[in-house]
Amino acid sequence: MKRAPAIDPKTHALFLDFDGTLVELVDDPSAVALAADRIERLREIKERLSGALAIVSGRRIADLDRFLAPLDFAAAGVHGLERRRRPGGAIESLMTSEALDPVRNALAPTLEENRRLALEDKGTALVLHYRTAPDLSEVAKRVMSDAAKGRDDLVVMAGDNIVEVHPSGMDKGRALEDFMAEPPFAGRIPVYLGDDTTDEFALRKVSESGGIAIKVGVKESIAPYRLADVADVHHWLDVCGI
Ligand SMILES: O=P(O)(O)OC[C@H]1O[C@H](O[C@H]2O[C@H](CO)[C@@H](O)[C@H](O)[C@H]2O)[C@H](O)[C@@H](O)[C@@H]1O
Repeated sequence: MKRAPAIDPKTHALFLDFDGTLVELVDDPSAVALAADRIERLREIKERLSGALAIVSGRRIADLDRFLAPLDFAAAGVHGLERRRRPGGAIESLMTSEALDPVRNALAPTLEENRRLALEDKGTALVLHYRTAPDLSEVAKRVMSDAAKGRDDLVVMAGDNIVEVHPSGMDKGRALEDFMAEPPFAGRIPVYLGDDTTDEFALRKVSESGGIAIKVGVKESIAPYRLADVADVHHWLDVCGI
């Protein structure tokens, strides 16, 4: 596995996952934070790339905006179910939240019985968190899979100490392809950094298209390049050539 190389502000586009890549993983999803100088560095990188910087996350774009304020950036939220095509653009949502009402109802009794499982309702996606209750991981996975049974329009995905359900048809790889079809990304070479299983969709697309796929952490990956952890990502952002 090779260390992430330097990149070129004139020819590359940069795609960054959020949790586990830009910010450390913590027990409470609302408690993540990025220092002001790091946000300023992202702004500088975005300017040098003529806007070709996007955050590609399982989070809602509104949440990313809160954590990264005052940065103005292109983004894919909820694995691409939300998208802001360019900095300053409108947020487009591919789905409404009502499709998940039967799943919300089906999860309710298990949440009542297991108070250590936490539900994150992202509107177009539902997440069960078990980071602080690892003994309930199988309960979380089973109840989510049962709640979505028979629903071909939904997909259940595992993440880092979470299990998530959302409408099918979108993932981070497709979100990346959509970005690469339009300015300011089109014609550039994609560079993607991500730590989780859900990032593998994008890391694969980037590798296949001749871009630079960089895995953060030690988990198995198809990416040929590595950075050790969140601190290493920020060090690389400082020395990446931009
Ligand atoms: O695609 P990402 O930007 O990596 O977002 C993936 C999920 O991130 C959040 O959950 C993860 O971070 C939490 C805070 O550190 C942590 O408690 C949890 O265990 C992690 O899985 C977020 O809450 C999810 O909605 C995102 O899908």
